[in-house]
Amino acid sequence: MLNVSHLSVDYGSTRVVDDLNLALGKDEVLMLVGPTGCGKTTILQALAGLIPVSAGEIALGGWRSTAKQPVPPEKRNVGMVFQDFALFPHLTVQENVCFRLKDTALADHWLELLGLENFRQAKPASLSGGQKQRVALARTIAHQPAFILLDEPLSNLDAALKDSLRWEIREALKAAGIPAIWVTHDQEEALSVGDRVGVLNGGKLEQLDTPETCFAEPASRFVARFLGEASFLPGELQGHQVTTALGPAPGIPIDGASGPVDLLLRPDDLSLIPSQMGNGVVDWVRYEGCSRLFAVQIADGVQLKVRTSHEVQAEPGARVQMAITTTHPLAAFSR
Ligand SMILES: Nc1ncnc2c1ncn2[C@@H]1O[C@H](COP(=O)(O)OP(=O)(O)OP(=O)(O)O)[C@@H](O)[C@H]1O
Repeated sequence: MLNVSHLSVDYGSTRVVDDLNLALGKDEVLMLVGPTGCGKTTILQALAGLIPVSAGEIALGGWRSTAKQPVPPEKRNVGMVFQDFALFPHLTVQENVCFRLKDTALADHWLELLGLENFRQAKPASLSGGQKQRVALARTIAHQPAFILLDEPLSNLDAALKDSLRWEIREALKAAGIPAIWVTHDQEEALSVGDRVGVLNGGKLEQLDTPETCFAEPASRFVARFLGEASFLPGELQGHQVTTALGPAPGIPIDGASGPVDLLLRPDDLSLIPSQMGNGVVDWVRYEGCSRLFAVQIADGVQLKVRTSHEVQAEPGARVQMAITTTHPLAAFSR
């Protein structure tokens, strides 16, 4: 199991990764997300041994790497998958996957499993982006690394391909039984593909938990906002019940919150019905195809975002009736 404890990385006098702690499960897919510049790539480079660390340790099976006694990349048995595929352009698909491979039967296995059977003799230039990334993945997995680091493997691909390839990658990692840390910009990808999600902010891990917990019980308002549309409704928390302008709702106190709180509402926690006697006024509306996203002002200038079926219609300025419809407890943050 890969164990990272108290890992810090500095560039000059700037701390870019600050006291990172994590343990990667046996065949776990851990997604790392965070805003640009928060240190995601730096963490992968440090784990791979490509940059020096300032403090802490990284350990796996037989090796333990520290700032004073670093273990070189070639001794870490790490596989890497990059956004630009990093294939040898002069080699065929088969030669790319078999490069420095002792057991080519494994290459055959992964070429077949990732649907590359018919492209064995093709050069990378003749492949689509998705095929190139499959080749890169087949090559990495066929070398049987102890763990795999993926740095935004889908960011050079179009939206439709991203959606299917993310599942193929996850399934291949699971079939190989190799744990992975996967950096992405895409919150939806992190939530849907990860066994756990780590949310970084300014070099610090703000939360590391299951996708469900990170989304429904975020450790901070930053995590709440980063993982999706988030509205905050003032209320009063007593026990596990919050009294709000939209009536009572079940609440979960975050970080010991009690008394005056802001309740986290996701767009699907609310309903909206056009009504001249309604308790809110539409600020704006965005058509999304299957759905519409409304921003609605309720009492005291609070704005809430609610997603409805595309069939619901209300123009900016129209009155609407808003209600909390969720039955699961909502995260309550101290005000
Ligand atoms: N070689 C370097 N020298 C100095 N500073 C660097 C270097 N590489 C990265 N940084 C800085 O370290 C911080 C973290 O960078 P990093 O590339 O890890 O962020 P990231 O989360 O991967 O960003 P992005 O999502 O934009 O790829 C940034 O402020 C960046 O400017």
